[in-house]
Amino acid sequence: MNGSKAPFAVRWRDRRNRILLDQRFHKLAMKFGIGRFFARRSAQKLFDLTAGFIYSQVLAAGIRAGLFEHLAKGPTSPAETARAIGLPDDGTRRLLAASASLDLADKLSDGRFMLGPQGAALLANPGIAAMVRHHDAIYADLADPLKALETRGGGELAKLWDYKGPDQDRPTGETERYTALMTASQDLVAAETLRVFNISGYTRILDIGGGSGRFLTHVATRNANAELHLLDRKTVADLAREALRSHPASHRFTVHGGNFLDAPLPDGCDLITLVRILHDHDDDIVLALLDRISHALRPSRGTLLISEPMADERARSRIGDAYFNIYLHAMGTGRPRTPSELTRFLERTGFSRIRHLSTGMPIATSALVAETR
Ligand SMILES: CC(C)=CCC/C(C)=C/CC/C(C)=C/C=C/C(C)=C/C=C/C=C(C)/C=C/C=C(C)/C=C/C=C(C)/C=C/CC(C)(C)O
Ligand SMILES: C[S@@+](CC[C@H](N)C(=O)[O-])C[C@H]1O[C@@H](n2cnc3c(N)ncnc32)[C@H](O)[C@@H]1O
Repeated sequence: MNGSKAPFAVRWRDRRNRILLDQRFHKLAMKFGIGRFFARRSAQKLFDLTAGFIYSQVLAAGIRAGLFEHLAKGPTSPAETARAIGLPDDGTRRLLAASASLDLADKLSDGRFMLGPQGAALLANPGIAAMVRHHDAIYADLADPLKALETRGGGELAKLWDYKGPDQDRPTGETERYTALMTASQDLVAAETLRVFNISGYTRILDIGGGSGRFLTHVATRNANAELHLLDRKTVADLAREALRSHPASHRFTVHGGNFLDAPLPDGCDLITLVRILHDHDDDIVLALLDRISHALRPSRGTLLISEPMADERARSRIGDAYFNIYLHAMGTGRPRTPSELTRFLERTGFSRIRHLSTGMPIATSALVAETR
């Protein structure tokens, strides 16, 4: 590298890497307390990347066996646990020790185990267990990671998200499965979105790709008067009608079935929401959809709210740049976008006053708001 011409940001990284690559530096660092501290930290981080797939499977095993619900009842011995979760003694002891090392369980001094802090967070957010269970599909797709990067879609995950199926309106087990998964994981997304975006003043709201309507039920509790419309594929719209029928505000919901690229959008809406929608689609579809929304909102000078996990401008978001980037590749459609990419798409389709609302939980979602001119 031509060090003198490179910008400072490149020069210092180059210098850092040369030091870190030098075995003599490693030996020197281990001679001092502070050096050992940083070396240990760096080794632990690299080890977590190396062993992460085993951690994930420990979590998956605990969820499938019902381990965390059992631990939540109070201190329990490995033998009691083995009986409760139906695994052999040895397997149970290993699962308990592994879970304790990952803070999913706590080991007491008398050898018994209790629920750990991460186990408690897991039980408090039931959507996470649903996500972990469905990881079977992507786990299979990533068994050969290079093959997964060479091909786009075509594996197990693409079968679940059958957006491109030959007959969009045919009921399939997959639409039911993915809608249940989205319903189970919606609460954290809705809580963060509606914490940073004040939805109370709108009168006619349309949630495009609204799934079973879970997001709109959260909207209903924060906005007592608005008419609430949902548009999704016909098969999903049927599931939404069923789910919303018994809701206390059922008279305020209207469900529309159809493809968001050609179905009529209800007119007169002052707010349209896209929750976990755009990242599922390639650029041509995103632009076509934003263009339709922009036209639909223009007469009432309406607002568009986009809520989904996003990529980071410097590729530092593990949920956007690692998880969803690879996930959506395996799924065969879409990609996570940065707020500035989405902003450019919004400007091209006639939106202005675009604002990025920072949520406290980017792993759940990020949000962008835009207005029609
Ligand atoms: C009590 C003492 C001693 C101290 C207290 C200290 C303190 C204040 C602690 C805080 C406790 C607390 C409130 C913890 C909260 C923890 C939370 C909220 C954890 C949340 C974790 C969320 C996770 C792990 C989310 C994972 C999400 C995933 C994997 C999402 C996957 C989504 C997919 C696959 C979506 C697919 C849709 C598609 C196709 C992309 O469109
Ligand atoms: C990832 S899910 C998100 C569901 C919901 N908004 C949520 O966050 O829980 C995407 C939704 O978009 C719907 N969808 C995908 N392509 C669509 C299309 N062309 N027309 C209408 N809906 C579509 C799917 O059926 C699904 O319900």
